[in-house]
Amino acid sequence: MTQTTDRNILSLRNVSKRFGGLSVITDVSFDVPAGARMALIGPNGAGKTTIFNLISGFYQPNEGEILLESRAIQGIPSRKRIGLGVARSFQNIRLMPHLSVVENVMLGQQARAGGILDMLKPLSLFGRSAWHREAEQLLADMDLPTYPGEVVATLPYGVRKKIEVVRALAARPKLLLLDEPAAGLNAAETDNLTAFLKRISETGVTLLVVEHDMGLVRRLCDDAVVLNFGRKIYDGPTATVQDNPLVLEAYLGPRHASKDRQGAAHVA
Ligand SMILES: Nc1ncnc2c1ncn2[C@@H]1O[C@H](COP(=O)(O)OP(=O)(O)OP(=O)(O)O)[C@@H](O)[C@H]1O
Repeated sequence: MTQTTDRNILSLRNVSKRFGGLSVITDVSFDVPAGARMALIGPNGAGKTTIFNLISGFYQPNEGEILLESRAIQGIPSRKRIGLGVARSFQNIRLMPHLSVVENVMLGQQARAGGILDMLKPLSLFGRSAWHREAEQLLADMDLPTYPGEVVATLPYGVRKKIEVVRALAARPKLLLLDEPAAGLNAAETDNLTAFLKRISETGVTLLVVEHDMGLVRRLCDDAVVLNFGRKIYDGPTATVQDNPLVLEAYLGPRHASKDRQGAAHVA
């Protein structure tokens, strides 16, 4: 069994989750070292989003522990976990389409502010709150123009995906959970997003990424945890994940896994 150390920002210990009689996650343990870029992958329905929901507090585990920097957090409500340093972007963009880019990023600051009114209080002579200026700065740091006055709904999909990540960053997370960040992006947009996520990682934020695009996973993540039917079947370097027989079997089925090495490309 893997050991929890201070160097792990997140550890799952023997976590299980059931919905009624259905076991969706069974006895899953893994560690995410601080500063890592780790992938959480597996076929459809393997339990990846459920693990994200358990880490971010939308679901409570039936068994096991979730440790953030060695502290058990499984009883802590979701909104408080943001304050502890866990932020998340979603599979489907959840920006407010009729608000501006800056306003959307400011929504991500809420967990740190006293409330929405506190954030709207103008603190400078120019009538902009410190929160507003910070959101603009964060966008500038991430090379995203602020498009003054332009609402999010009018922007290209690839830009909106990035804005959603920046909104999660506005909570100043230590750990950022990214659920299929490349879904719906073309190859050029995916490359651009990969570079963008590397830059975020270089600022010290730990990334845990659910992603079906194995090109992105290989370029971004050093290590991967693989789930199948709610159980962990692999925990190791991304470079060797597609050589693992259990992973091949999970993606290709038992007959193909043994004889069809070509099939490894489908894991990709
Ligand atoms: N609230 C729920 N109630 C009942 N079953 C659920 C619930 N949430 C998830 N499940 C089931 O748990 C299993 C795992 O779902 P989950 O969404 O975590 O998989 P996933 O690996 O993220 O899949 P995908 O790659 O398709 O997004 C699925 O069989 C799903 O139907």
